[in-house]
This record gives sequence, C-alpha cells and structure tokens, in this order.
Amino acid sequence: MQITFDRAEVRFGAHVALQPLDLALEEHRIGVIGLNGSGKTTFARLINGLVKPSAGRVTLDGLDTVKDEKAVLSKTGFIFQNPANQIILPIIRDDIAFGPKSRGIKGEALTQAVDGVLTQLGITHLADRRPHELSGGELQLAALAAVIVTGPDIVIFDEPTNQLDLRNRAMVQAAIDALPQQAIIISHDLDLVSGYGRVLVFHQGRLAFDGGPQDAIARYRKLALP
Ligand SMILES: Nc1ncnc2c1ncn2[C@@H]1O[C@H](COP(=O)(O)OP(=O)(O)OP(=O)(O)O)[C@@H](O)[C@H]1O
Repeated sequence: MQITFDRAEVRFGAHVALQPLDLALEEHRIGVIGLNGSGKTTFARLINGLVKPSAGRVTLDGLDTVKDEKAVLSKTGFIFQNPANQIILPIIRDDIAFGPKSRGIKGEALTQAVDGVLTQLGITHLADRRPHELSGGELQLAALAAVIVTGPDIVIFDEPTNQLDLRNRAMVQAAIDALPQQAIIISHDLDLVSGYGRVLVFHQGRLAFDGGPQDAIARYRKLALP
C-alpha cells in the first residue's frame, strides 16, 4: 500500500505537532523513532485518519484520510501504546469476535475467523482469559488479534515493546515479523527497528532523517545525546 503525505501538517492550537511533510511510503516494515514529543504518534495517527491534517493531505492508495475516512479506517489497524485500553470486552475471544460480528459475520464463519487469528498468533490458550490475566506481551498479541481479524492491509504499532521483559519482547517481535501485512512501528526500542527496511527519525515535529536503520539510529543518537 502506498502511503502519501502531501504537505501534511498538524497543529494543535498554536502548537505545531508536525511540520509540513512530503513523503511516500510503501515498504513492508517501516520504523519510526525520535525523542518523546517529537511527533511520532501524531504522524502515525495521520495515517489511519485518527488525526486529520490541519493543512495538506494524506492518502492510502489514493484514498484520502478525510474524504474517504471509513475506507481508510477499514484498511488500517492501530495498536495503541496501552493495548489494555483497546480490549473492551471482558473475555479475549469475545473481544476478537467484536469487529467481525459488527460487520455481520456470525455462526461458523465467525468462529473460524476468531480461531484463525488465535492460531496465527499462537495464542489459542489465551482465548478464554480476561485482559488482567495477560502479560504485557500477551496483551499486545490479543489486541493485534482483534485488529487483524478485520483484515486491514496495514498495521500501525505505537511502542509495541514498551515495558516488556525480554521474553515478552521477543514474542511481540516475532509476531510483528511474521505478519503478512505492511506494518509501521513506532518505537524507542532501537534493536527492534534495526531490522526494518526503512526508518524515519522525527525531531521537534520534523522528519529529520529517512533511510536505512543503521544511519537512522546513528542520527537519532546524535539528536538525543549531542
Ligand atoms: N491532542 C493534542 N492536543 C495538543 N497537543 C498535542 C496533542 N497530541 C499531541 N500533542 C503534542 O504534540 C507533540 C507531539 O506529540 P506526539 O504524541 O506525536 O509525540 P511522540 O513523538 O509520539 O511522543 P512519545 O514518544 O512521548 O509518545 C507533543 O508536544 C504533544 O504534547
């Protein structure tokens, strides 16, 4: 999927969260790094239309995030910084079923869809648990299951390995690596983005670097610790 930023800019009142940005993205894995408050989440939320550009436009394969809001939402999945907040139903299986159910899928087709993503992510053993019975990494995977069951073309992760121990981190990293969908991953975990095809560095609301992971990480280090 081709994601295009055309002089896209975001202002919150007088504060410019994202300076006008021209960019075209189509890589399978795109990392996004930068200091706290540098504009990463704002950038990511522009892609699924959760944040609308104050000026300019953002398109996904030609679909405009403002004019074609619904189509854009159905093509994008977003895993928030705290996935516990996006799991709304008390039992994981029911939460995963919620999206397809509200699109009219029921009966055997619904069971198959839910079982399919549980198996894909290796979390069938979590299906009947409650969110508070899951580890941080398991919560990420449960939220991911509820997102991919609706069939998005692209998945956006906002700090998926934040506060995870090494085992949970490895589990989430493996799940992201195995995803057939295009993915954009915002992270402070530099090891995680080091394997991605393209890494963007944001700084003070501007795109400060766009290129390969090693150069991006070096640039970020210089910006963080000059
Ligand atoms: N809804 C909002 N209203 C006002 N200001 C906002 C809003 N959302 C973000 N900002 C501001 O825009 C700037 C960029 O925020 P953003 O969340 O995009 O940064 P970030 O790089 O994702 O940070 P972090 O790594 O801390 O998550 C920050 O100064 C933030 O305070």
